[in-house]
Amino acid sequence: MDAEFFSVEHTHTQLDLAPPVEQQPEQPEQPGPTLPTVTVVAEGLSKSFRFAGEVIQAVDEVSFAFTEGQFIAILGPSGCGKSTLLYLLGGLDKPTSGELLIDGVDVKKLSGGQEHRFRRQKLGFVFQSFHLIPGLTALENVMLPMELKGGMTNADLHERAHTLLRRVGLDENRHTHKPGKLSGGQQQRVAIARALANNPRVILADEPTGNVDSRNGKLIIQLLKQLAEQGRTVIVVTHDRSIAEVADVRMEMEDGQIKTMENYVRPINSRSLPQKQKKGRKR
Ligand SMILES: Nc1ncnc2c1ncn2[C@@H]1O[C@H](COP(=O)(O)OP(=O)(O)OP(=O)(O)O)[C@@H](O)[C@H]1O
Repeated sequence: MDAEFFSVEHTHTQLDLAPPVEQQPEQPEQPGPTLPTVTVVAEGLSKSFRFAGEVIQAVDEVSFAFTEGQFIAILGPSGCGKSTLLYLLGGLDKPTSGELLIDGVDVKKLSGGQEHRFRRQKLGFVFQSFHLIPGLTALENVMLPMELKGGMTNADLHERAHTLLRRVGLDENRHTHKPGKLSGGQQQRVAIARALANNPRVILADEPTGNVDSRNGKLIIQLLKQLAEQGRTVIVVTHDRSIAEVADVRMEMEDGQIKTMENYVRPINSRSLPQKQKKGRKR
């Protein structure tokens, strides 16, 4: 693992820097501790589907704010709206109403092309069924988001993709294998490396341990936890209790709404977004 993964800022202690007491100048007021940056804010976020003449309220006015360094597990029974919520956060689906800020930016205000670029840069997605491109090698799958973003030489793309694959623990001799020649656990590690390609602030994962054995599941949970500890916001939809156990915040959903938010405190530096007045709701 390299410095970017485990970077620790060096700070001088009082002992390092303090001059002898008699010469000590008047101390300027010390700034307070820096608050973690708020990365994801949802306000009254909702999504409904029309299906067979009925309106299904899949996500119903959910609000929260998460910061860098947080690992959030979204839990709840099948059909309660977990995946729909994750897709709204990731821009894979559009909300019916409500507001969403990613890294301080109101994504609704971006044009189509800007939004694509923004999300490619800020978000990394990990899916239960990996969604790797079968015709590309592990290395090429990881290179792809960087190629789409542009601005890197071919040699740099190769080097970074190799580095990311090493970080997620994929053996060097597997880097040139196509997904069909890799186990589920190996494919999920490639998918995590790909999600990290553009160094996103937020990782969104939908049942990331759903298609891997328990040993690989543990490795993947460790990896995601580490990514949060290194400053990313990691939001995971899961039925896996072992993910819930290591999460900082456990959000339990029911019928599209947040039922409980265990261990959640709204960050004091989170900007509240104005919510549009609603004209009455159907459920
Ligand atoms: N494209 C769609 N069209 C119609 N209804 C949908 C669509 N997508 C989701 N739904 C409905 O929205 C509700 C929430 O679905 P969602 O997939 O978000 O639940 P979930 O909690 O992720 O479930 P699971 O744990 O089984 O994956 C369900 O009633 C589902 O049938």
